[in-house]
Amino acid sequence: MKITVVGAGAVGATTADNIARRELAEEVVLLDIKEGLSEGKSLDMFQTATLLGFDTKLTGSTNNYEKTAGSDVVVITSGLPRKPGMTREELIGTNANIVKGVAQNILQHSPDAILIIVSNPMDTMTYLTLKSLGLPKNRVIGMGGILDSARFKTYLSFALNCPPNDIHGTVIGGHGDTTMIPLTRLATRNGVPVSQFLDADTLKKVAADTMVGGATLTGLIGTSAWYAPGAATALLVESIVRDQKHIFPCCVYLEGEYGQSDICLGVPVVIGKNGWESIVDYQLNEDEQAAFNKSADAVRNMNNVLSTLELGV
Ligand SMILES: NC(=O)C1=CN([C@@H]2O[C@H](COP(=O)(O)OP(=O)(O)OC[C@H]3O[C@@H](n4cnc5c(N)ncnc54)[C@H](O)[C@@H]3O)[C@@H](O)[C@H]2O)C=CC1
Ligand SMILES: O=C([O-])CC(=O)C(=O)O
Repeated sequence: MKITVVGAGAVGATTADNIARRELAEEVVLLDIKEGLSEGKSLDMFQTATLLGFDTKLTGSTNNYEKTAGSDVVVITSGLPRKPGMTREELIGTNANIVKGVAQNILQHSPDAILIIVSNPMDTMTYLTLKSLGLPKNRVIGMGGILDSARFKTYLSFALNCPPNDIHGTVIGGHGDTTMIPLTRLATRNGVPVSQFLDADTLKKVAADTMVGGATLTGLIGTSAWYAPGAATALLVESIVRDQKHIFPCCVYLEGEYGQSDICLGVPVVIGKNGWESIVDYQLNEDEQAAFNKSADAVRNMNNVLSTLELGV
């Protein structure tokens, strides 16, 4: 198994690190346009192999896509992160060109790869990748919902004063401050609905904190987060390369599912060796479906911006 991570910045390097530590592949290639960055970070990470006990080979590449040839899975994290006060959507002008160019280069050398899109605004970058490359829909997956769900579970664990791993919870919809939908109705603490422990106001606050989870961290750190984004991306990679069939909320192309078409948006999907393999119907209630439709409207508006950027989409 060979995995490439494009973008050796905070998220890309953390993703590669997690993949190597868990030996999800024989080789991880880290590629960046900044001279020496990926070579340096790969070497640094590989020097932890004997300390941490893994054998995955790490290779750096300054924009040489030949080194990525034959990758089974490719993670795209290249592009600008936001600064405090910005939305993810403001990154579209710069990141759309980067993501499209990177994805084209990748496909030339790894025509059968499954692509995971992380760069923001992620829902629109996933749509752009799918539409501009014309790949089978199951091979293009946007990562956002796994991270948002991890944050949801973290905030629920704070409110419940219980271990986060006792909690199940899912966030669907867009990966944006106003487009995420934390599904509080379906969240449980060891199988018991969280509403049996928490009042409606507390649950509302948990959902609101989750939605701005990325913005909160950006405000604290000065740039956006990487530990949880890298861990979430590696978990997605693991379910593909080990064919685990986990159900994860991921951004995928909808053709009528959840009442939406011609859009990439976060829904629960089964993830295995073929990429996303099927969409799971959570049977949303009226309010949840209304929120999903609103989220889709906002993401569609962002997708429409692509046509003004002369990207051929
Ligand atoms: N979907 C999600 O859940 C998350 C998405 N993100 C997004 O991921 C992206 C990366 O974030 P960070 O790693 O924090 O940023 P960063 O600035 O640390 O790293 C980005 C890297 O991309 C590289 N790059 C730029 N253009 C490139 C090109 N054409 N080819 C190869 N490499 C190129 C840069 O040189 C830089 O090293 C941002 O767009 C951020 O908003 C971040 C966290 C979570
Ligand atoms: O907040 C950001 O801009 C980066 C991101 O997508 C996240 O951490 O959720």
